[in-house]
Amino acid sequence: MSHNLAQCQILVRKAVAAGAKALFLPEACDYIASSPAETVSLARSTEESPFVKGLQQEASQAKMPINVGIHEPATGGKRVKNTLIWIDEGGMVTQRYQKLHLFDVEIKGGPMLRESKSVEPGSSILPPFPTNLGSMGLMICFDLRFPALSARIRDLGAQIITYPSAFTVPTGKVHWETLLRARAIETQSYVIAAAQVGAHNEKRVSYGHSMIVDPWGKVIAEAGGVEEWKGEPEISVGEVDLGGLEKVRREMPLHPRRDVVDVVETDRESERDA
Ligand SMILES: O=C(O)CNC(=O)[C@H](CS)NC(=O)CCC(=O)C(=O)O
Repeated sequence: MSHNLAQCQILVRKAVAAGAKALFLPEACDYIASSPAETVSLARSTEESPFVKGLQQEASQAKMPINVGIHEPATGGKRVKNTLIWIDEGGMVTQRYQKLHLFDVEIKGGPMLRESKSVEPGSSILPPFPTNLGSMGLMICFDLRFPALSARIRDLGAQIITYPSAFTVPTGKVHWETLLRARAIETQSYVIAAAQVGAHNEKRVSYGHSMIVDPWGKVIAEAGGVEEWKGEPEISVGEVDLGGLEKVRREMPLHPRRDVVDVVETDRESERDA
């Protein structure tokens, strides 16, 4: 955890040097363990986490909000919460979102992961909240695959949606950019997705390619991927232009129909009878 804090502190330095207004760090920045038991044993509450405390100090010194994915103990002590916290420019933890969708997959020759063994899923969307960049909606990693969620958070007023991640390499190669751009295009929002990159342990490697996508679906910033990663933490910088966002929303209004009947059973029956 102290190594991970040091890596994040390098990113804070780079963000400050770049004149960034906020810093978005990936999912699970405090640690990625090699077993469910280790995941649970390393979890600390934010009050007792040297990792979180360190970043709170950085945020208040730099007067720059930091968004970071961490683990927190779940009640009962048998599992953790995969959470995303917002540390404001005063160093206070002001928002917290608990990952709703857990990554339980068994792909032959690909990732075999059972996140639910060690993680307790959240049960609610965090309503978007105002920040110095705009109205912020927090989501995490695998949540990216559920467009109903991003549609809902957009509906609740989000202008920016975050997907801090630790994507696997095989799924990242084919799905990552497409999913991020789709969520940005559908919601006409900025998508900010900070991603872990490189090897965590002998079992896990992450895809990388942190991205910022604008509300038109253009990738406006991208960091390196696992292919070229040399071990140096990297930031990528992009500008949030809310005027541009409003223009996209005004020029192509997307009003979901709310009056549509889901399935008309009677029609099906009449088809069958015909
Ligand atoms: O394990 C931890 O401590 C932190 N959590 C993660 O890295 C999570 C669960 S294993 N990773 C993902 O959700 C990847 C999703 C993905 O790769 C996809 O949707 O294709």
